[in-house]
Formats: sequence, structure tokens, C-alpha cells
Amino acid sequence: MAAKENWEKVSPEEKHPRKVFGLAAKDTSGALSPFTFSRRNNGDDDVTIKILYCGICHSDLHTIKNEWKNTIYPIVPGHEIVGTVIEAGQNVQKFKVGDKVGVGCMVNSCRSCSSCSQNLENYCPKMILTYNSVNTDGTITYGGYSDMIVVDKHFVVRFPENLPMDGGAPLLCAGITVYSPMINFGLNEPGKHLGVVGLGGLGHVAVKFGKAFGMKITVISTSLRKKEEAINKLGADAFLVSSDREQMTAAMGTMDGIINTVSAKHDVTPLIFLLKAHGKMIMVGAPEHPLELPVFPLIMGGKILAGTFVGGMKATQEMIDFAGKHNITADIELIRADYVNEAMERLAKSDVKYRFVIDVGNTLATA
Ligand SMILES: NC(=O)c1ccc[n+]([C@@H]2O[C@H](COP(=O)([O-])OP(=O)(O)OC[C@H]3O[C@@H](n4cnc5c(N)ncnc54)[C@H](O)[C@@H]3O)[C@@H](O)[C@H]2O)c1
Ligand SMILES: [Zn+2]
Ligand SMILES: [Zn+2]
Repeated sequence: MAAKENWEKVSPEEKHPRKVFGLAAKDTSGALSPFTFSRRNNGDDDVTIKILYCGICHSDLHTIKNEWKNTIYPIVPGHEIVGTVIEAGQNVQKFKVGDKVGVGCMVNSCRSCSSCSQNLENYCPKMILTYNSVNTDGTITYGGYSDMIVVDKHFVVRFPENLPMDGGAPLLCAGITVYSPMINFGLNEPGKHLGVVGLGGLGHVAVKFGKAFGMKITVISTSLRKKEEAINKLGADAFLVSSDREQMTAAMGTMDGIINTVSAKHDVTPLIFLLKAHGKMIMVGAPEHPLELPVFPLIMGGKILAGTFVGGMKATQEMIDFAGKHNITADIELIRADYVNEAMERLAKSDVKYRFVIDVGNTLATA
């Protein structure tokens, strides 16, 4: 390999000599098709992972369709990655070949800013996303719909031995995205009442974490369709249909907090009314279009509206260890890699219970 000072002159092929097979979207149709690309050699601080499973997050769907207007094509999505270590650099003590590991939404950050020094790499201005980011060497990052990934050890977590790897994969994004605000906003205390808006990938995991914390959980959804499962299967205590005025009025002022996971534009006013005084609604869903913000219902009750993005690496390890201890996994539909385009169409219609996970290890090679 060339000396560091000549790094800029090194060809992309030399920087990234290892061939990888994956699925990429090449334009705003979002259609995913086979794509061969390359990754860097395993450095001293790196871990190379054979990817076995990758969850399909709604962010993957937003991104392949360029709904957030920042997509760099071709794009290989996927940031709910679980696999086994096949190579570990000489500075890597934490992992060895054969270990089960996970990678989430980030693969690097500056390590020295105030966010990084508080274990909040997720808010580092130089944070590098697992896909669709410009890496430190100027190349674009590619995600987990692929057979192998090379990641700095700091951004790899140990995967609990007792959890199934397929059902556990969604914890790497969906899990940490709901767990982190619950911890940081005190919405993890036994007996507190938490509302979960949107019962998709993130929402159903929020219900499970909430129950493990000993909270009262109410799911707020647009249709009655998911009520029975929410209560009987996921363990929610109550279910509100957001269009049912009577139900919504009766529940006003009852919730300590709400985790809002809705992926599209919606009216937040009736949700804010559900909060007690000083209640908090945490926005984690990332709709393409801005929402309208009614100020009066916030003012009258001293309520808090916040947004959060995944969680730091320390919190991600804590989250997955907690999930291991409480046997929390996502309810998944395990799919073959060649089903991914149909899965995306179904995800767009909320037709999934509750997370698609691609069986990368067994099916990607033939996609
Ligand atoms: N903040 C973060 O760090 C973070 C991390 C992951 C995902 N996300 C975002 O969170 C959102 C949810 O992700 P997901 O993977 O759980 O998606 P999902 O599709 O599995 O779930 C979204 C839920 O929202 C509901 N919904 C959709 N449109 C709605 C509407 N108009 N009104 C009410 N409900 C509606 C759906 O029925 C579904 O239950 C996405 O926007 C995603 O990009 C954010
Ligand atoms: Zn995600
Ligand atoms: Zn930083």
C-alpha cells in the first residue's frame, strides 16, 4: 500500500481492493439490482464481517427513492447488520474471528468533538453513516445489503449469544432509535405511561422495550387492524385509533411521553393533547415533508417536543445487552435477497409484521 502522504493519488481500486457483492439502487425508481463494488483491506483497527442478516429499515426506503433529497447513486442500503467476524486487525482486542457482531447506522466519527467525548458519536458533525456518506478516503460508504463489510472496531457491537441473529438484526437501528430516547428522556421508569405512535419496525420494538422497563404502553395507530396483535402478541396495555375522536378525547392528558415513529406527514396536534403537563413527545420518524407545529397545545402544559437520531455506540451496546437479558427481538419476516423489491413495495404500504430481514448469508449470492 502507498505511503499516507500519497493516499490522494492512489486509485480507488487500490484503496478498495476487496470485491464485494451487493444490491444497489441506481436511480430514484429505487429498484435494487445486483451490484459489484469494493471495500478497503482490513486495517489495524478494523473488523471484517461476513454479513449474515440485514434488516430493512424505512430509512432504506426513503433513501433509495431519494425522498430526503441527498441520495448518492448507486446506493447499497442496509444498516441493521449482523454477521460473524472473519478478520480482526492487530489493535482489535474486543473481537476475534468467529464472534457474532452487529453494525448499525454509523461506521465512523471524529472521536474528539464534544459529542464524541460524551459517547454521542451519532451527533458528531463528522459522523459517517453506514451508507450514503463520504468516507474519510473520499469514497462513498455502502451498506449491509452485501456479503461483507469492513468497519472500525469502535462501531461494532458484540451480539448477545442467546438472541437469534435474524430477529436481532433490527435492533441495530430500530432498537437503538427507540431505546436511546426512552433512556435519555426518562421514559423508562416503571409505572410511567408511554404512547407509541406508528406500529411498524420502530414502533413494535418500542412497545417491547417499554414493557421490559415496566411501563404502561398505549399504541396509537391509524386503524383498528393492529389492535389485537398489539395487545395480545406485543403486550401493549391499550390501543387508540387516532381518528376516533371519542377515544382520543378520553385519553387526553394521560401520557408521560410519546415515541413518534410515523414515517409520513401527519397531524401532531391530537398527539400533543395526549400528553400530561410537562409530557414529552420524541420524534424519531423522519417524514419526507415538514409537519405543521401547533404551538398553543405545547405552551398550555409546558410540553416538550424533541427529535433524536439513533444513539451512541456505548448506548447501542447497552441496548443490545438489555435486549439479550430480556429476550427482546423484532418480529420479522425473513426474506430471500431476490424478494427485496417486493418487500420495499410492501413496506411502503405498511404491509409487514413488523420488519423484513434479508437472509444475506444464504440467499444473496443467487440474487
Ligand atoms: N430518528 C432516527 O434515528 C431514525 C432511525 C430509524 C428510522 N427512522 C425513521 O423512522 C420512521 C419509521 O421507520 P420504520 O422503519 O419503523 O418504518 P415502518 O414503515 O416500519 O413504520 C412506520 C409506521 O408509520 C405508520 N404510518 C405511515 N404513514 C402514516 C401516517 N400518515 N399517519 C400515521 N401513521 C402512519 C405506518 O403504518 C407504520 O406503522 C421512518 O421515517 C424512518 O426513516 C428514524
Ligand atoms: Zn434505520
Ligand atoms: Zn466527533
